[in-house]
Amino acid sequence: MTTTSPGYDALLVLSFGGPEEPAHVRPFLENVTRGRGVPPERLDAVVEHYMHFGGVSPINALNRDIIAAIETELAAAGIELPIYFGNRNWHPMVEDTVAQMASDGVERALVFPTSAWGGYSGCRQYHEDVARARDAAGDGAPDLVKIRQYYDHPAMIAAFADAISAARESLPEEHRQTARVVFTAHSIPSAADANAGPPEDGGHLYSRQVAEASRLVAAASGIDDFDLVWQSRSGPPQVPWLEPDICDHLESLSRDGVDAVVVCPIGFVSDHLEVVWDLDTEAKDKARELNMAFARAATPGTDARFAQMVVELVREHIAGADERGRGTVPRYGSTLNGSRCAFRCCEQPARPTRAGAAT
Ligand SMILES: CC1=C(CCC(=O)O)c2cc3nc(cc4[nH]c(cc5[nH]c(cc1n2)c(C)c5CCC(=O)O)c(CCC(=O)O)c4C)C(CCC(=O)O)=C3C
Ligand SMILES: [Fe+2]
Repeated sequence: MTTTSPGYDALLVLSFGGPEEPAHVRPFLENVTRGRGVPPERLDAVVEHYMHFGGVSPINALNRDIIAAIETELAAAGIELPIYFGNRNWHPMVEDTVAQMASDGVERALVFPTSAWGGYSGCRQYHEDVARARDAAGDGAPDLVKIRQYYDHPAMIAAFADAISAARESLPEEHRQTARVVFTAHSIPSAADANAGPPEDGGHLYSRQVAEASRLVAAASGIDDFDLVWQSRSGPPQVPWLEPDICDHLESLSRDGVDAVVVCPIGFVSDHLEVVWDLDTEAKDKARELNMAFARAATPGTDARFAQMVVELVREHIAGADERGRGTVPRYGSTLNGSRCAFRCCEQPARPTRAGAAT
């Protein structure tokens, strides 16, 4: 599956995108949710979340920091590879970036996606972005080889484990030993999770990779008891998504007598809006209401090991370096020009309309 031929002349960092001023919030959200059956009430609520931060998502700035760190690590490794930045949902749009790459004479580039995961939202949709951007660029579009899923990369696992220790240290002394570790990732519709990955693997690739990453981080932190929960659910209420939700889970932990938590956002590479709002605001408020001590572990994007991981992933392609990772769940995601990982990989289930009928 992995392409090992050398001869790449650029690296494209491909991400989700986010608004950088209040006037961008609505149009950004319309891009994200086009054709996805997200109810208008949910969109109005999400607009408010962005407005709490002045209409600015931290995600683009964080990605620019990640790019600067990758540039440093590439230089240290003696690899000459200019970096381009493009997004699915907001400027710089990947279509514009790939057109720029073509006019700069880039013929073949690697693509680093800011999602570590398999599944439609975490993998296949990034393949679709690659294909759409190449189509838009027309003749002369570069060949684009996407980097694989990296959910279990030891550098990222180590960064998360250290972040849990640091978060634990930030708690009042009496809670440091006993705080319950709770991993959290973005919820997705249960039907999308059932279809995640190649069908012959039995599906559920996303939730299996998230569970495996949590297990690896817990093992690296010397923890044998932890929970995995989900956050930021969207879509119509009658559609099942992965559960439990983090705030419901804090309530049930409280009923069981837990009075301190360390929350680790295992599903996210950086502190974008779903971390700073759904965790640092909503979940933290819930914990306060329950009289529970709360600490949130840092995301790995700003850790130097994250950029070192990207260089290792690049070296898999330009130098035939071995894949590192101790996860037992398979990794896919490296294909040419947006082709799928496998036949019928991550098929999208029919989306319910707001009237409740499937389309
Ligand atoms: C698995 C997954 C990841 C992790 C993988 C990856 O990183 O790619 C992720 C990341 C992100 N999700 C983000 C933002 C949003 N996600 C939404 C909606 C949705 N996410 C979904 C899944 C995921 N999302 C799904 C199944 C939907 C329902 C609509 C649909 O079927 O597509 C909506 C619409 C409003 C709402 O309903 O919340 C917004 C605004 C941001 C940027 C935050 C910022 O601006 O800082 C980031 C990094
Ligand atoms: Fe999302």
